[in-house]
Amino acid sequence: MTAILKIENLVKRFGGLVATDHVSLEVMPGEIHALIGPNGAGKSTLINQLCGELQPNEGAIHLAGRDITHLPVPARVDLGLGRTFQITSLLDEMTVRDNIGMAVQVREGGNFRIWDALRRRRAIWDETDRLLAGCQLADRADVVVADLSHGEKKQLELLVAMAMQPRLLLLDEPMAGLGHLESQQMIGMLRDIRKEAAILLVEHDMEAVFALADRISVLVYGRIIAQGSVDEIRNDPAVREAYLGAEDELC
Ligand SMILES: Nc1ncnc2c1ncn2[C@@H]1O[C@H](COP(=O)(O)OP(=O)(O)OP(=O)(O)O)[C@@H](O)[C@H]1O
Repeated sequence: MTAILKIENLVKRFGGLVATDHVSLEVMPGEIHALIGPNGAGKSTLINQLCGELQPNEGAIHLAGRDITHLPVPARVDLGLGRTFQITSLLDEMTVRDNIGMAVQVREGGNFRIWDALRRRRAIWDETDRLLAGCQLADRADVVVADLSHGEKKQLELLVAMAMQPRLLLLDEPMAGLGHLESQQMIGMLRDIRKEAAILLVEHDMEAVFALADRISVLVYGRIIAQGSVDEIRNDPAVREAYLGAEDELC
C-alpha cells in the first residue's frame, strides 16, 4: 500500500539551528499519526514544510506517491493536502452552513465574488449537509460564526477543511483551549474524519493523542527519537526521559 504521506530525511536550518534534523515518517491511508514533542522541538517547522510555507534545505516530501517537495501551496492543496487555519479563516458574519458551503464552492473552482449567484446551486448544499450530518454543529447550521463558542468554531474549522476533500489533513493542536466535553466531541469528530482522510496530528493533549493515534512519532530538538504504537511510546524509557520527564504524565 502506498503511503499518503512520506517524509524522507527532511532538514530545515535557521542559521546554525537545525529545526528539523533528517526527519522521516510515513502516514498510511486511514491512519492517524501523532507528532508529539516539547516546545521548540520543531513540530510547527515540520508542518510548515509540508504545507509549502517553508522550503526544506534537504530531504523530500511525497503525497500519495507524488514528489511535492518543491510545489507551491495551492498545488499541494489541489493534490489533497488539507489543514486547519486557526479559526481566523472563518467568516464571522456568515452562518455555519454558508462557511461550509463556500469552502465546497471554492473546491469546485468558484470564488467568493460570485458566491451570491452560486449559493443557489443544489449540489453545494447537498455536500454541505453531508458534512454536517451527525455533527453537534448540525443543530447550529443557521447560527452566525460570531455567536459560536470557541469549541464550536474549532469544529467548524475542521468541517471547512474537510469540504476541500483532503487525502491528508494536517492538524496543529486541535484540542488547544477546549474543555473536557469539547475535547471529547473533537475526538469523536476526528474518528469520523479518518474514514475520509488520513491525519497528521500535532497535539500536546496526551489523553487525546493516546485515544486517537495509530502511530506516534516523538520529536525532540528536531530529531525523531522514537516511533511506534501508543503502547510502545508509553513504555519507551527514552521518551519518558527526553520528552515528558514525569512518568505519570504518560499514563
Ligand atoms: N523563522 C524562524 N527563524 C529562526 N528560528 C526559528 C524560526 N521558526 C522556528 N525557529 C526555531 O526552530 C525551533 C523549532 O521551533 P518550532 O516552532 O518548529 O517548534 P514547535 O515544536 O512547534 O514548538 P511549540 O510546541 O512551542 O509550538 C525553535 O528553536 C524555534 O525557536
